[in-house]
Amino acid sequence: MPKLLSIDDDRSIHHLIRRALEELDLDISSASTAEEALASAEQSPPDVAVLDVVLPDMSGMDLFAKLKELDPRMPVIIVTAVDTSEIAIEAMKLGAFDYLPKPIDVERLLCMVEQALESRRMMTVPVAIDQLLTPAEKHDAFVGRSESMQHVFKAIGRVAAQNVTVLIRGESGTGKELVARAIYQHGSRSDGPFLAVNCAALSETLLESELFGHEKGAFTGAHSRRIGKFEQCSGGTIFLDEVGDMTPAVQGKVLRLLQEQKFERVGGNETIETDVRLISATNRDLEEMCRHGEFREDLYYRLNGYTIELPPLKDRGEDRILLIEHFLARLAKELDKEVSGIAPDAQAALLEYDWPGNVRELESVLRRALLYCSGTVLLESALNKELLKASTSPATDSKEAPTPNDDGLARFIESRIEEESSDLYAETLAEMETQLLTILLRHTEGNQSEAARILGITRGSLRNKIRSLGISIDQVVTVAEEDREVPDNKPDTVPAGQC
Ligand SMILES: Nc1ncnc2c1ncn2[C@@H]1O[C@H](COP(=O)(O)OP(=O)(O)OP(=O)(O)O)[C@@H](O)[C@H]1O
Repeated sequence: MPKLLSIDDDRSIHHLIRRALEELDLDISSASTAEEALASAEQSPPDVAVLDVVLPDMSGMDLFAKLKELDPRMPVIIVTAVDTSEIAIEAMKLGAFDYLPKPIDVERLLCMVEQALESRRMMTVPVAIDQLLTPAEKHDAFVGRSESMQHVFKAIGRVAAQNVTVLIRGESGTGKELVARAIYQHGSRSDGPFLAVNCAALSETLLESELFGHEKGAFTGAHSRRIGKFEQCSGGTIFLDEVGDMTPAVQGKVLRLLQEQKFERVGGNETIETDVRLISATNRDLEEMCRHGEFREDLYYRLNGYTIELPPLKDRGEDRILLIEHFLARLAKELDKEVSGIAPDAQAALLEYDWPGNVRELESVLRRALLYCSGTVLLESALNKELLKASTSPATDSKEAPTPNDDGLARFIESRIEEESSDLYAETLAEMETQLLTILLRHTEGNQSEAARILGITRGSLRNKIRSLGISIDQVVTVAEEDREVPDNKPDTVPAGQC
């Protein structure tokens, strides 16, 4: 269970934090002084710390520096009263994860802690390239014995220790994020931070501000200075996912950063120096984009110090069987199911399918099939409805999230009757829930708090449902974005995943 250390001399804040984070299944400890905090962190290092900068026995900044000394990869969320926000900005420059003004907004705290834990996971959960290294819960196994995956693993080994840019290519769901984390973890900067930014999830203004920060008043809604990821991550590694989705303006700024390791915050004149290693990923054809003037060629060459290409799942031969075994074992444990094997016809059906959503889709199909599977063997009947759903959802190159439509549910029910289901009640409820949540999360643009409010359930129940039904919020939101006409002057909204 992840550990959180709450550091504040006001005990009511500890209570508030405990209550706010109840649903996260955390081991929370509290400290009222810097001395207590250090003793606790030394004895049992937390995965995330929430630190008030005003403490009785030491300045919060000094404590922040000591915590970072103890563990440079510990995400620290700084809590400040309004008049100490300058301190928080300084802390961000030194690598604090984020900051939160008092009075604490519980929803924002929850969202930040979730993101901090995710960031911590990316930095610390090892990507184990050989699946024999399981038990899986200690690692994120990177499964693959095929020749093409052996090339990938060798490439990771070759490039990790060099300080070059790496461009990871491959269809969505092929494991690009795993490659980025493996490079970071095996690289010379593995003691430094690793921060990931999805370029497709943010509007141009927000992405610019996320990467480079902004000065107060730089644009509507920029109420105070903000430190961007490139500044916050100095000495570390940044993973830019969906790099092909950057607008020309952002491309220009990233190019300059790569050439000079210098940039200015949005709306600022001060030139800031940083030292980051850039790993990027895309599923788009950047060469084609360069030919059409949609992507800067000079940037393309800068990003592409070394290329790692991930093959689509359908071309990975026997790896597909290894992956099926791997996910069955992991998911059975996670979902507390007895399933220990798969029927030959069910395996054949999985091998026949061509997996446009790649490994992520395979995992998601197996998760949903397992949810309603009783017995010790996964049967073809349990898989069929999931494969049917997967193969009839629109070809969005990887988006396994179902796209609800008017007769989708009726078709689903009819197909299950035809398949002679004997569990139709549970299956239909799960299908209805999936459609309901997909529609609603699109409506709220991925905002789970808002979705939970409309549903009249807690955010924790919503999160559990999203997880158990295998819904990918990023994909739900991306599909919605693609479907929408985007006006030129798109207003700044808080995107999915931002607090
Ligand atoms: N070879 C593999 N072995 C085990 N798990 C894998 C493998 N490849 C991918 N996965 C799992 O599949 C899921 C998708 O992987 P990942 O997020 O790395 O893909 P991606 O290419 O970055 O996708 P996207 O382009 O949509 O961001 C993750 O849960 C990841 O752990």
